[in-house]
Amino acid sequence: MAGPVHKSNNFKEEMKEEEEEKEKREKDMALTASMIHRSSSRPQLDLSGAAIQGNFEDRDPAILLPNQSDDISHLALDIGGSLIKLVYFSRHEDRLVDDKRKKSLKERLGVSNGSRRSYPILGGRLHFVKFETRKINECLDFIYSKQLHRGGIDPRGWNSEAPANDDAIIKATGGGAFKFTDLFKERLGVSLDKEDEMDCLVAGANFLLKAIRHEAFTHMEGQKEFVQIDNNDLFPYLLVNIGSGVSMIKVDGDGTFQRVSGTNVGGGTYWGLGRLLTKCKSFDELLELSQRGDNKVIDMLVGDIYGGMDYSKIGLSASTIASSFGKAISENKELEDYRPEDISLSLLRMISYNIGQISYLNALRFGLKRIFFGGFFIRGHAYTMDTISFAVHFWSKGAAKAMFLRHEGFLGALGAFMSYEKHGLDDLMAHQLVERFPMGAPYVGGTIHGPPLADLSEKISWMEKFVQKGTEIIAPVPMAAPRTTGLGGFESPSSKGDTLRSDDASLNVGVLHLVPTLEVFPLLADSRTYEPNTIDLSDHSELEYWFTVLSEHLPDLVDKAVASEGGTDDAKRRGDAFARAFSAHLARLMEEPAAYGKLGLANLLELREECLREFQFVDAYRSIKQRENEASLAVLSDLLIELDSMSEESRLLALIEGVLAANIFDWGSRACVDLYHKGTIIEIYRMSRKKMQRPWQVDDYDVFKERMLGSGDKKPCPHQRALLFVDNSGADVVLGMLPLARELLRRGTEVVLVANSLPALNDVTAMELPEIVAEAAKHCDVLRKAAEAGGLLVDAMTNIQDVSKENSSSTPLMVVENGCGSPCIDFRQVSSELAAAAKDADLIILEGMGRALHTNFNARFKCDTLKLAMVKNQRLAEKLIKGNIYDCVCRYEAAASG
Ligand SMILES: Nc1ncnc2c1ncn2[C@@H]1O[C@H](COP(=O)(O)OP(=O)(O)O)[C@@H](O)[C@H]1O
Ligand SMILES: CC(C)(COP(=O)(O)O)[C@@H](O)C(=O)NCCC(=O)O
Ligand SMILES: [Mn+2]
Repeated sequence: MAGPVHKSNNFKEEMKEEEEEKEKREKDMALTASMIHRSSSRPQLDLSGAAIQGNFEDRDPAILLPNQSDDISHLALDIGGSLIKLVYFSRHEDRLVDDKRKKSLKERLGVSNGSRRSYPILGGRLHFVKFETRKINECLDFIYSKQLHRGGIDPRGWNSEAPANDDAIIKATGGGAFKFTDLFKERLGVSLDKEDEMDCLVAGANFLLKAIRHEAFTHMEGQKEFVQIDNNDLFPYLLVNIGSGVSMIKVDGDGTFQRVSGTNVGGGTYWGLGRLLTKCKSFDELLELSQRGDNKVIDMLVGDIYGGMDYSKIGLSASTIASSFGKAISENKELEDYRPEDISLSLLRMISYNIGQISYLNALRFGLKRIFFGGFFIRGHAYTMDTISFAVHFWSKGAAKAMFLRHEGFLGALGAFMSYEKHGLDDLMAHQLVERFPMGAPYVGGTIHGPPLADLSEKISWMEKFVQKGTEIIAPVPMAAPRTTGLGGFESPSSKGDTLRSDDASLNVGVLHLVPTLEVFPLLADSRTYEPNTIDLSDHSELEYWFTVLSEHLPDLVDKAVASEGGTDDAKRRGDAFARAFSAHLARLMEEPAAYGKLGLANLLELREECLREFQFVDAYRSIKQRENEASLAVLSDLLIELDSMSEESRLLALIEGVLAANIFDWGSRACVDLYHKGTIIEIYRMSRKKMQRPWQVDDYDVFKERMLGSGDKKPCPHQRALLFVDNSGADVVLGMLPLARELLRRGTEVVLVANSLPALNDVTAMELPEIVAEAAKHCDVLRKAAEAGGLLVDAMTNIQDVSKENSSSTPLMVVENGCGSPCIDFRQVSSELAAAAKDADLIILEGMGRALHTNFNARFKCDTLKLAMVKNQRLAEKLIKGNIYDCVCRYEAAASG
């Protein structure tokens, strides 16, 4: 384990003296880290019980959700002709650490908990699961094993901590709510409270379209494109739900709709007729057959009738289907003479096209331009969506647009769920929802059969059996560009793959984390047009490049993660499972980049951190961070003395150089990690400082300097409050950002250090910062007074209120968490304490590649903004700033006017 180690004697002595102290601290940190894990602003999946059962050799293994992870659950059902859909909410008790930093912050900043309503909304998770209706017993077993039926409506409302309710009532919609009333009473002792199916479909669709970013997408000729719907411009639209049968509903508003049409030729027709004609055992098998089919064998084409010619006068090409299944009349063939593959494709095309056409006619009837398609017939299947889109596009001559929904089949169940009163979900906003994709079929909205997984260990066993180690993607997988057929033609399917992805993986629906405390960062210049990601991953070569970078980083990351958990056999097993899981995600996304919604680099980097946490790696870089913090703190006073000997002008430059130079300590960059093998942290820091000559590749320093120091006799007034978004531990924060913070404090600017809520790589967290600041304060009066005034030196305080009064004259230094557990930041979803701190801020400093380049490089804010980063990746340097690795960015943008 080579890494930057400080070699001075002083440091060694201190190490010895503090050995015991350190051990204690390490234990404390481990403890608090695990507490953060439970109480984070973006809650994690609790893996306390995950298990498999059934035949391990099955392609779709029998798995159930863990049964003991939920404290309080609420369930709603949609029992349809073909499938039972479950939406359930699990709430996890807030196990908040008694965090003094938070308490003092609340007083200082007046942080609210996002309580815009009269009743508080609960944080928790929404899960999406389905079963086949003919296997209703499996569904009942599932509900029982998770005790979901015990959390129904309580007369005292949702927030009541009432004990399990024996007379629970569960909201249910769909015909099965009537048909199976007695069965639910008998088996679970619960009553089903019936909700109207159309009401539910509309409520579900409206909720999804308003609250979930990138819920809707178009799918044309194999290309999926997410559509951002403006909440104020949603209605009217046509909702087409393709379940067993098809409903067409004109939606004019919340609860305002009319079922205008429908067709009995729907999903049940495809599955039923398909089963009879092909002898398929499952819907997926039937769909998979279609992918290898050729419909020309069965369908009668225009060319068949016109002797191979187009009927161009009315715009029909020879390859257009004139009559579905029409060839079967003229030939002397029996059913056995046709390939099941061809039958399945003809049937799928016939039904999809027909639904598309009827939908268009209804849209035309009411002058509707947008048609949203839902229902499980669609099943995320590219060819089905392309066919429907083609029909709508063709008949409307491009005037109407077919759109699909990621939660396609769950509209009714979600609507039934929304019909519970006082759950507070109806006005949830996109920024309060975070979708996560934990590994394992039961977690991704899959079909479930079999009893529950018992614990993490069983989940790992399942992973070992079923999730191939992703070694094959260590080398980049070449991705074929999707084939197009040309619009007029559509002769052959453009989106047929060889195999259909397993049901669970293809659903593309994650667990929705409801985090009521998240807010949109109030200083975004325009939150509606804000796009966090800088690099567009829809460019295939970019996608391939970043996938390779992440794959290649994996072995080193696993080493660090395993070591951070003591290198035990258990840690190794978890490390291996993490590698499998993350590789599987990468492989899946490589195959279908939009599988989990719109994909940006920030999502990939966050997914990696989430995946580590899923396998209970709380903080993989813990010891590296500690070592680098200590090494840097040991030389801080020398640096401060050096800085204090300079003129104001040279000092400001030295400080900015210092931030850029120290940003070299990034364990997420391949090049930097190689570098660390070559020297100690201080040697690398010095080397980096020496090379820090202006002009930088992006260099707005002069404008920034003028704002800070003025020109000539003009002395500008200092900023009132600066938000410093810190990045890495060690030299980066201690020798880079803290000295800059100190300078601002000296000038009378309040400083808020904004750090991660959860660990990500070697980034410093909000939990860790107070201790680092306290250590730094030992070397510096300015920092000490400011930290005291900001309530940071909590250990020294007995009564926070007294201290804040006492220090009201000093300029405070504070620490707030950003609400993230990733090296990047999405300003649409930040912690409420950051949002509160932003209110009086007039300067933002974003530091590091993740926060200032991969995300937010192009973001504009309402206040002055300084973006500082060293580019530690050659390709990014070339692409973004036309420079080279280790070049620097100092981008300054004055407050966006208006
Ligand atoms: N695993 C599956 N088993 C059965 N049908 C499926 C499956 N996946 C998708 N389908 C399709 O979805 C249709 C049911 O869609 P859904 O929206 O659940 O409607 P319903 O409420 O009528 O059951 C089926 O008729 C079939 O076409
Ligand atoms: C993960 C990171 C964004 C962290 O950078 P930071 O924000 O610490 O400057 C960065 O290390 C990165 O983009 N790494 C991958 C590229 C590489 O290894 O070259
Ligand atoms: Mn970082």
